[in-house]
Amino acid sequence: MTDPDLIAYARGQASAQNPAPTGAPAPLPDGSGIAVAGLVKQYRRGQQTVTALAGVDLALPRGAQVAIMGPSGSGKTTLLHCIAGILRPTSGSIVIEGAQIAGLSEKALSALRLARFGFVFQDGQLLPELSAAENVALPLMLAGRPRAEATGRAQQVMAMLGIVELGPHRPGQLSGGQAQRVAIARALVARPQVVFADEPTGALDQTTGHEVMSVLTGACRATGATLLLVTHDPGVASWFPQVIRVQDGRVLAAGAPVAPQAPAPQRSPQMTQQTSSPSSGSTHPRGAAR
Ligand SMILES: Nc1ncnc2c1ncn2[C@@H]1O[C@H](COP(=O)(O)OP(=O)(O)OP(=O)(O)O)[C@@H](O)[C@H]1O
Repeated sequence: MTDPDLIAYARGQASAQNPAPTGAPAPLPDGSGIAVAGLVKQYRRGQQTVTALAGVDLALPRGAQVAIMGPSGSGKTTLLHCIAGILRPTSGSIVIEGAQIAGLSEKALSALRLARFGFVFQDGQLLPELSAAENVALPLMLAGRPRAEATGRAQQVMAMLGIVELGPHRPGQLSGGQAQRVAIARALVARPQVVFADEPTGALDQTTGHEVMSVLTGACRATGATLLLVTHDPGVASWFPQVIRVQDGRVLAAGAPVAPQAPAPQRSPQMTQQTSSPSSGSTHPRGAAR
């Protein structure tokens, strides 16, 4: 596959595709962090209008690590995709690190996603024709960076995550957990301000999912990237100091730490006390390996 083919293929892959007070900490006064106001997203389904987001307000400081939870169909993925610029909101404002996302052209959104956001999905979505190292380098190559710089940076991130030896392998030769580590490296390669993850451990067994969460949260903490993650799994949410609960397109509660007395496994993780070695990942907030 030639570079232009690769880029066209990757772009095709990428495009295939009231507000209650939240109590969340406000973004910093300099405009850093994420600020969402009055976010509404409606879909057309035949003659019907489906309101997936009915007015969401959120304020998250830079470097926050937040899990988005809620029942099936409540609007979690729609919220994540709107903030990530994958979906266009019907109305409302989304400001990320000072940039208003909502009104940008497709071209500008695409450039923003490549340069400032990282993505980790349930199945990794690695390109099967490319090696693991080429997959990691891809966002930088799509952004027009020289090949040597892209591959050098890919090596650097893979070394940070302890997966250099996976570099020559194709995705089909990797285990699910290895593939997700490669996907995490790809998400981090462009030094993103925000990493978006949608059920990144959904296809993994519990032990592997634990390892992947350790790597993901540790690496984002080490690089200072804000991490927004959608999950149904309370065990995954227990890695996060903040949980946003979505129901019927509204945020019920956001930004506040999960109450320490809440039943396991959603107890308050003391993230500030964790180690954050990105290669070994971070230790689980509740200590014991699970
Ligand atoms: N492309 C679409 N066209 C029409 N309706 C949609 C579309 N995508 C989502 N919806 C609807 O919007 C609502 C929210 O969907 P969304 O996928 O955001 O929920 P979710 O909480 O992520 O669900 P799940 O946990 O099952 O993935 C649902 O009613 C869903 O049916």
